[in-house]
Amino acid sequence: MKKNIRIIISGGGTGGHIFPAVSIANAIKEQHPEAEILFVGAEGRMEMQRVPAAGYQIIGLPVAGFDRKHLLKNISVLIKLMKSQIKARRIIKEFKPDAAVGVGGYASGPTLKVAGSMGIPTLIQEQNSYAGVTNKLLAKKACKICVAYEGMERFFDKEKIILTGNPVRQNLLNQQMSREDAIRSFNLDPTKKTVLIVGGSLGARTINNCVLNGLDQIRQSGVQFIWQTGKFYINEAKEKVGQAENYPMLHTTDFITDMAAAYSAADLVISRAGAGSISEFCLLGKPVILVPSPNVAEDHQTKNALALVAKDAALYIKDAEASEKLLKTAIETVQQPETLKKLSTNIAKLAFKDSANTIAEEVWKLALKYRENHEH
Ligand SMILES: CC(=O)N[C@H]1[C@@H](OP(=O)(O)OP(=O)(O)OC[C@H]2O[C@@H](n3ccc(=O)[nH]c3=O)[C@H](O)[C@@H]2O)O[C@H](CO)[C@@H](O)[C@@H]1O
Repeated sequence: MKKNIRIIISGGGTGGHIFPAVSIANAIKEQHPEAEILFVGAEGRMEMQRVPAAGYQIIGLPVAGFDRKHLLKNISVLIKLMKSQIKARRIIKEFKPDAAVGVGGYASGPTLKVAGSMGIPTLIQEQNSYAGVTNKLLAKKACKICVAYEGMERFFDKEKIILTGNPVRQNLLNQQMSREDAIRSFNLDPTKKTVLIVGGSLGARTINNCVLNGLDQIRQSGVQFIWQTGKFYINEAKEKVGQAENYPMLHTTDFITDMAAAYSAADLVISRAGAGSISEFCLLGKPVILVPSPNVAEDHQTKNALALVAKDAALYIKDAEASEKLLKTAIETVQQPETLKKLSTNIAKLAFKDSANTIAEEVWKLALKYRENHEH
């Protein structure tokens, strides 16, 4: 009997890598329900929780990132990398994938390297306008490289590049809940203007400090807020905000599982400029104030943000100026319907539709070709 096609998807570390991976898996399953998919992540990282929650099996590698400040610590990182390669080889031998997909993040390094060396076709997906280190290393062996920005030939072989945009979780696009119901699901008032504050999948200190230092401003604004702090900042936030009754206009949480509801509720979003978040704002036409993180490789979030600002599709506040300007700008903007409409129309024009399906089709082509040439 012929065995089903099997695909490994590897990577993670942050939501920006995990959610595109889940969305590619969903698209493969939708197109080919018989496909078997296995995720390979990094032990202890966010994917070990989020991927099973999305309904997929995941195996963790003992991989860690290089410490650029304390070089001696990297000896243990190297040992972990070797162990991860051995484990990845075992996983691949047992699962026998027909193709492997890498979405960036620690685990995709050893997994795709081993897959490539065993002759299994690989596809990588680069979310940002600046290529990550892992993806640059994996690019040489990769068959296809799916990107979300133009000009990526400066990192990758032009022949391999496909401009697909970033895949977005399907449930965000098929959201049925009304704005009113969505706002009620956060225990807020549907008659009030609502601002969603997100700091990427892990939260953002600068944005959180703006909220903590602006609690009086928030109380007096007449506007309400859904605030995602990230898991590292939630205790401090809860302590300062106290009981929910103290600030009925502020819904505070460490992580929002139902982002579809959060986007439906929001008249305006305040956010870091991670590539995945930006793709969501484009697809949903969300007016947004971007505060790029200055702590990422090559300042790529500023580049992500400026690409939108150049098209009048987002407002932009520098991290260093956020404490002074952010809340004031948000409270003013959310009460200006014309500005919101203009931002929404302009950002929607930048959306890439169908990214996950396009990538899934490419993965499938690679897998079928491999299967034709190899009987398991
Ligand atoms: C600090 C850091 O290294 N950030 C990088 C990371 O961002 P990060 O992991 O923050 O990723 P993105 O902004 O790209 O995406 C965040 C994702 O998390 C989801 N979400 C967010 C908050 C929440 O409470 N619930 C939830 O589900 C969003 O809907 C989105 O799908 O990967 C991105 C994509 O490679 C990069 O562009 C970012 O620079």
